[in-house]
Amino acid sequence: MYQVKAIDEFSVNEFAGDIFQVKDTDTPDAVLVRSSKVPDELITQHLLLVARSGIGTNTINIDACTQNGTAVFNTPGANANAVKELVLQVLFTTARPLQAAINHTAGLKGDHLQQQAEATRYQFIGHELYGKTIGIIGLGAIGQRLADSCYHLGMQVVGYNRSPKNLQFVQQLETIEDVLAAADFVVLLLPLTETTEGLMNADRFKSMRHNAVLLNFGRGELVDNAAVIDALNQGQFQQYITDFPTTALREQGHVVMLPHLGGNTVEALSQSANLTLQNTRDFLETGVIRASVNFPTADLPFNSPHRLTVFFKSRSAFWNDIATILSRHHVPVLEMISNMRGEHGYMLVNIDLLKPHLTAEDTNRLIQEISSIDGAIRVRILTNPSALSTHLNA
Ligand SMILES: NC(=O)C1=CN([C@@H]2O[C@H](COP(=O)(O)OP(=O)(O)OC[C@H]3O[C@@H](n4cnc5c(N)ncnc54)[C@H](O)[C@@H]3O)[C@@H](O)[C@H]2O)C=CC1
Ligand SMILES: O=C(O)C(=O)COP(=O)(O)O
Repeated sequence: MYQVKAIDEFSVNEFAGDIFQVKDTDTPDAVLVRSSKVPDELITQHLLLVARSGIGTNTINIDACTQNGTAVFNTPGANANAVKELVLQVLFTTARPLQAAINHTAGLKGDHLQQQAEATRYQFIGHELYGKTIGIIGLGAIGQRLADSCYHLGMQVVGYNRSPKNLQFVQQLETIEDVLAAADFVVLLLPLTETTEGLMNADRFKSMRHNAVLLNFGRGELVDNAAVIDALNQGQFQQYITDFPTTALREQGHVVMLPHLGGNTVEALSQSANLTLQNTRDFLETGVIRASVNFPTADLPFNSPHRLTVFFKSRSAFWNDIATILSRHHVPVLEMISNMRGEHGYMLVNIDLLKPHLTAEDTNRLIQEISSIDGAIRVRILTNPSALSTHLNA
């Protein structure tokens, strides 16, 4: 039974069945996590996978995982609608001072509330989003959904993505500066990477419109916080709204902070958690990879009694070396698939260890031999969990 460590809260017991149990161990086979940091110490030879419930993987040492042969998963799109709706909510409340108006109305005293309210409502005149320009930086799952919604609200939608996309409702501009110069609202929806860290800096703030509002739902580190405070103090733009609070930003004028709320809906949390558990279960049981951050995709029906899985650093004749070892042990190869991602590869090989009747000891020797091939990083042999295997074994 696999040992799974849940760094953040997950309710997994029902789903886990008999293949894994949640345990607070220092040497887990799998780690489940939301936004918390995955300590490097957990990346041991035991660690087969890290499953991120959510999108951002900046708190996981992906390079160390890859070198260790640890697959990293996230849940693309699972919380995109939740973030989109929150950005829309913030846009609406930015345009019209709803909370202040509600508080004011609740505080009115005496009779004739409607007359009192109407006599004072001039304090809460807002703006309309219709006709305003929104600039979306990062046109992925969230950015695209937001673009569609804003277009249908009658906004002008401009955007920027590292690699331009084929999108109907966004005018994609050449540079980030072009977006900043055009937009009343600038929304950051980028991952945190070496390239995007500090992307919004003093120079870029100079390109923004004086009345503009910057909304950051990507990651706090996309924005240089010292520069944002200076820029707001100098009136270079109007307001900074961020989902990533920091002490430096607290009590600064024109800054609104949310407690990392983007994906925090019942629906998004449950979709993300389900996908995380599905990825975990599938990989542990069958070795398949449908969407990983660092492994290539590899899916193959598990219709053999056993399966060899190998994650490796690519080199010529790698498969020949494996085939030679399997043949020496008289293990028949029934079907296989191998895919590449950058300089790494991953293969699923359906085999039958019953035909040569390998003992557990033989199987371990087989794993060791394949593991010692130049380039091999992680080798596993799985037993088919399905009824078909029982049938095949009979
Ligand atoms: N506030 C919150 O609770 C949440 C925040 N997020 C953040 O939002 C980010 C985006 O989420 P999704 O849209 O679901 O991810 P996604 O992976 O679908 O989209 C990211 C987009 O950014 C683009 N991109 C990457 N680097 C870029 C660069 N240097 N310049 C321009 N474009 C670049 C990619 O090409 C892609 O289109 C996540 O990585 C995460 O950091 C995601 C979900 C919830
Ligand atoms: O999916 C993401 O990248 C998010 O930022 C959401 O993170 P969370 O799982 O809400 O801590």
